[in-house]
Amino acid sequence: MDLQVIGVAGAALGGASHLGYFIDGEHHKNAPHYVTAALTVPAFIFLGFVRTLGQNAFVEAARATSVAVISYAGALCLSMAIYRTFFHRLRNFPGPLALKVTKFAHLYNIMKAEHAPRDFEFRDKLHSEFGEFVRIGPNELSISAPEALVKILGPGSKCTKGEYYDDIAVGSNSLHYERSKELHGIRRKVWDRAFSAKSLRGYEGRMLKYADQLIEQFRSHKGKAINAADWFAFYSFDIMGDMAFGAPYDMLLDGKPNPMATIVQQGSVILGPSGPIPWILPILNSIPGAAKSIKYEPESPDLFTYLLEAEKIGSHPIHKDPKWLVGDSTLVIGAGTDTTTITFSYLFYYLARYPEVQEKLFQELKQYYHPGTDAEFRDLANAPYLNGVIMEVLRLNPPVPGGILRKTPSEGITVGDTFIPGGVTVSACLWTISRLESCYEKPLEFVPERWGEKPEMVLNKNAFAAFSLGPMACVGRQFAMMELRNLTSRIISEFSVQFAPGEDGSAIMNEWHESFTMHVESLMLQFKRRDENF
Ligand code: HEM
Repeated sequence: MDLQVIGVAGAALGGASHLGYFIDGEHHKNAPHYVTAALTVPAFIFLGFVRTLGQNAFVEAARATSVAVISYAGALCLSMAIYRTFFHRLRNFPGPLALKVTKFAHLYNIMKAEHAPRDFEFRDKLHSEFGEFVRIGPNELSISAPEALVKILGPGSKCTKGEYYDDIAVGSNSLHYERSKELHGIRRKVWDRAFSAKSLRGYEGRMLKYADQLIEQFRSHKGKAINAADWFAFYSFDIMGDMAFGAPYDMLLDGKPNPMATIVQQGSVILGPSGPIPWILPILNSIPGAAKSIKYEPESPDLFTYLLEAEKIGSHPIHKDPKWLVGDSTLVIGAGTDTTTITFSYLFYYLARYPEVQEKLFQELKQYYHPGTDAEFRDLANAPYLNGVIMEVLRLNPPVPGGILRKTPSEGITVGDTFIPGGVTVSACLWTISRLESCYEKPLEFVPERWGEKPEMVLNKNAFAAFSLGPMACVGRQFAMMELRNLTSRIISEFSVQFAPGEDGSAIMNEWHESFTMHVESLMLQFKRRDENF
């Protein structure tokens, strides 16, 4: 058997499959098939050679198979590398060569980071080396020009969600994962109703209940060191569990994590036993009398109430699809827990680090915080320094710090003077933009006043996008702001906060990792009652 001929044929096939098939379009959904093919096809080729060469020619068949496979794979990779480097529509954008050729180089760079993997930190470095537009993948750009935020995410943007959203969806549906603008818009109306001004008022009782439980725990610890990051996580999970499923996880009462909550957050088990078999819901619904038994009537409306209402009266099929019901209920846990936990953790880190900020906030709250009154939440919405502190935390430590991945429309987009062709994955690196001197005076300093009495310190208002922008921006923004304002006021009015002995905040600043949102490990604080001496 002529191995040279086999080699040439394999290489020709490799080049042809790149140029004829892999060169363009979305292939991420087929990845498992490609892996299966890579594992099985060589076996079939081997058997084919054995058949051709005879039963005793195993060694020769193995050699021929190796030549065929290696020449195919080699030519495929070579063709990709040459095309991506010299001919791709992004060839003129700067960036490290390895990243232009393969995303594995991007992954390798993040994984080898000194601390835990942080994509935005890597990108931040790339922007300081290569400028505002950096090619960070064969078909991907990271952008640090502030105007990219509005262009990519803002109202009227023609960009759509990137392939990434299919990958994280792993077979489920939800508002967050939906890439079709039309379907997203239809479902978003239900969510908008669930977070309207009227609905938000209905959630105040829930927030107060869990704030009470957290305060009670702080009191019982009598000023001893506690891991505040854990307690803020318990608070966030209990509220979101209540919002999604009408029942808290009781983490605040138990003082420990609830394993179910972690699983639900990771999206594995949803809506109790119906999670793995969501098709059971319509079957139950169709059995006379069974629908009554799964009637859902919480004391006050929660997100599930609005989702079920849409299922009952909504005309579009997605409202009836149990996969959406399951996905959206889980989404509220995923979207509303890490984000608020992180923000509370950083907020109290800054208050402990800057006692003068804490004191100024304490003084302001005397004027704006009226617990137990009807206007409790409304008054806090108008407290300038409190809002400034929250904004500044979100500016310096946005919970989603890297890029929100979008795909450019077929006609491309122009950011500043730079044209970006269609079908390219783009993201604006919020971490870098939030620290630009062109956007903020003294960008690395924590200055809450820039959002109130010193507006001249914000040089570009469009640079703030912690909740993202446009029609796919955070639907829970107002809910999150209510939580942040109310619980912070509640704590600061009763307690003074300081670092526990041995804590200097370096863990929260250095030892966290990013997985879409950021995760903080530990923040040891002491909450001491202002009216007592312990
Ligand atoms: C400080 C707190 C929060 C921050 C900084 C934040 C930030 C964000 C960001 C940046 C996005 C856009 C993600 C993307 O496009 O991929 C987003 C989406 C979303 N957030 Fe939040 N979030 C916060 C709290 C919450 C809370 C408390 C809830 C629920 C009560 C929530 C529910 C959602 C949902 C459902 C989406 C998807 C919206 C859509 O695709 O239309 N978030 N959030």
